[in-house]
Amino acid sequence: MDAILKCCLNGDRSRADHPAVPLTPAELAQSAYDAVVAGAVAVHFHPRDSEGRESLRWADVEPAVTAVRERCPELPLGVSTREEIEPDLPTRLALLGEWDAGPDFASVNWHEDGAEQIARLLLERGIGIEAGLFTPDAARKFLNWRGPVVRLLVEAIPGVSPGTDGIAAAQAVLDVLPTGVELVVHGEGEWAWPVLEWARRLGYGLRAGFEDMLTGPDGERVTDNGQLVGYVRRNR
Ligand SMILES: C[C@H](N)CC(=O)CC(=O)O
Repeated sequence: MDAILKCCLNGDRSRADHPAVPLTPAELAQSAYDAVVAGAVAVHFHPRDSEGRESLRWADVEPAVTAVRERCPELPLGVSTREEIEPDLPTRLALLGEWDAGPDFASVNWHEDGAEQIARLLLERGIGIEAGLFTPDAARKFLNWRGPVVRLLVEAIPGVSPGTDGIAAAQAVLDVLPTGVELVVHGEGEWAWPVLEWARRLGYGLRAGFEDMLTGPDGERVTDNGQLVGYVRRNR
């Protein structure tokens, strides 16, 4: 089986970062479609409220999930639950508890307080788990988890993941993990393309999109998420 290629459509980015960052349900649906045409087989995105802010409210998540599903009916789709969206854990749990017919999977960042509680709640609601592992400590903590996961995300995030470069940061997380689990390995910002190229050579699942990078591999301007996925696809 080919390693997965995902598109991370928007993350916490704004239009100030790039004018084509998709925010509304319609934009997310179009961007997901562009990514699929370019070769992505799954998407991850951060639903927004009417002001363009990241949101966990079902009233904001549902229209985004529905719009992407309608445009790309077979496409596995996931959303973020990161704690910066709603830092108060009880409130975050209450919001996630309202998710009904939710996304296929959601990312849970394992270094965040309450990660296991959030993962259990999502599983109860029929939503799969992508475990986001930014640090070796988070990976060690994850090894205590006994529940199912869709896949692990090894995420090299500058300023969060320890290491002088993205490859070293990702390798330090990989060193903690057992073999034989489905992995997507990716970086963010200046680490994104070096980590992707390295992960591609090693045969890991990959992810590209505006959440992780705003330009092509040589710093070239891009028009949309499809173009970012296309760079990865052509080099496989
Ligand atoms: C927002 C950051 N790009 C990483 C993050 O927090 C992962 C997620 O949940 O999507």
